[in-house]
Amino acid sequence: MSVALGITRPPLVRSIPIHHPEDLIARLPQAPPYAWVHHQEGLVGWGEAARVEVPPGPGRFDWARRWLATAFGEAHIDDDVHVPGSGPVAFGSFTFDPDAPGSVLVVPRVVLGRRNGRAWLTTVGEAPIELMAPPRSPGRIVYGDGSLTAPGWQHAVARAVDEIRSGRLEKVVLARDLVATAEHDIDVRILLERLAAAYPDCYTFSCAGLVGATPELLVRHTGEAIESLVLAGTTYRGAGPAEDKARAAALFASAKDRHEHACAVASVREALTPLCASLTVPDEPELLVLPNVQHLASRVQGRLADGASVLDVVAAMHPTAAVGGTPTGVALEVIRELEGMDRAGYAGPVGWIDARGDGEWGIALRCAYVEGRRARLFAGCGIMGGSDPAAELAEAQAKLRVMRYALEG
Ligand SMILES: C=C(O[C@H]1C=CC=C(C(=O)O)[C@@H]1O)C(=O)O
Repeated sequence: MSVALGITRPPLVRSIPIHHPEDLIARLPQAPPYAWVHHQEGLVGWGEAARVEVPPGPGRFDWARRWLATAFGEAHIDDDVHVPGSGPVAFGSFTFDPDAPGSVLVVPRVVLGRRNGRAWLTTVGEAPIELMAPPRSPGRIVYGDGSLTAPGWQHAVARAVDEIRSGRLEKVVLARDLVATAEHDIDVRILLERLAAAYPDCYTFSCAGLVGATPELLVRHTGEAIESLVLAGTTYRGAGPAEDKARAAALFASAKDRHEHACAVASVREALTPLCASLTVPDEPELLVLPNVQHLASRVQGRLADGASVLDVVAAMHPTAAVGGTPTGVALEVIRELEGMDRAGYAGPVGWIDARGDGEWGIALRCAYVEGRRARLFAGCGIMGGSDPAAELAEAQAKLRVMRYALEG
């Protein structure tokens, strides 16, 4: 299940301070990349010291925690840096649906990190020699429907609206996929470069073929402090500042969007309350302005009551109503009935964890699975009783623009 290639046992993990790498992503060699980058800081990694497929099922986060305890516990750690993300780290991506296969944890052989202006290099065993060939553009991109056509997806949205109006549930998030085929093999590094440059406020990530730039921080865990940025409720960017402002005002005034946002915040509050000694949830959302859309956003902060790791917090939170719905169990049934696709890692937790239990995990949004010349793009929308299928389709298209830009430049 777990492989460790060319590493002597027990592995020696060494973290040393280094001069600033100007740009973390530009330092990635030609190897499947691991990345978590926000405003030029974060972690990038390559090579695989250990990798495991997490078995599906309700106990998957516990299983992952035990695997990590063994993987980190057997290492000799020589860490001269002592910050969250130094020492051994694992990158991970969990599927949205607990019963779907495809969740994975990877301990890269090399990690470059940068936090608050300090930079470091972590190696597991001897660092492999890697090719530094620059990435090349994937060339022309052709798009095709994924599991549902655009009219088919609008029909699914209309059925979800009926279910909500019938009282079966309050909110459900429905997603669709789009398939892109490129002229040449897609080098993930070029997508990461474009995403990090165009969406610096988002978390640019890459883990086991899942690549994207998500604005939604599921949880950042630093010692006892945790933080989450809850997003739900969306409008477009205007043609200029005046239109931007008008659209934002309409978003704040929209009962449908406020209700959609409140469901997401309530789900996070409910998940975090049992874990926290203190928790601050704002009464009113703020506005998050991105290059393609604007969101209602709530920054939730807390202090953990006892030594829960970031993965314990992820386990308690997933799936929030920003990607599932309210109530969660019924929303998951409706998603399975109406979407007609496997979300795989889309809308699942993606991020990293270190040996202290610190880490940062996002909800994998504005992302795609990339393999060879093919990419499968995803986007979803919160559906409420007042949703208009055509407007939801337009919102999903706006969200898809992130990965279309990453592919097309
Ligand atoms: C499900 C997605 O976005 C979520 C996050 C922010 C706003 C959302 C919305 O307004 O529908 C969604 O809840 C997606 O981007 O695929």
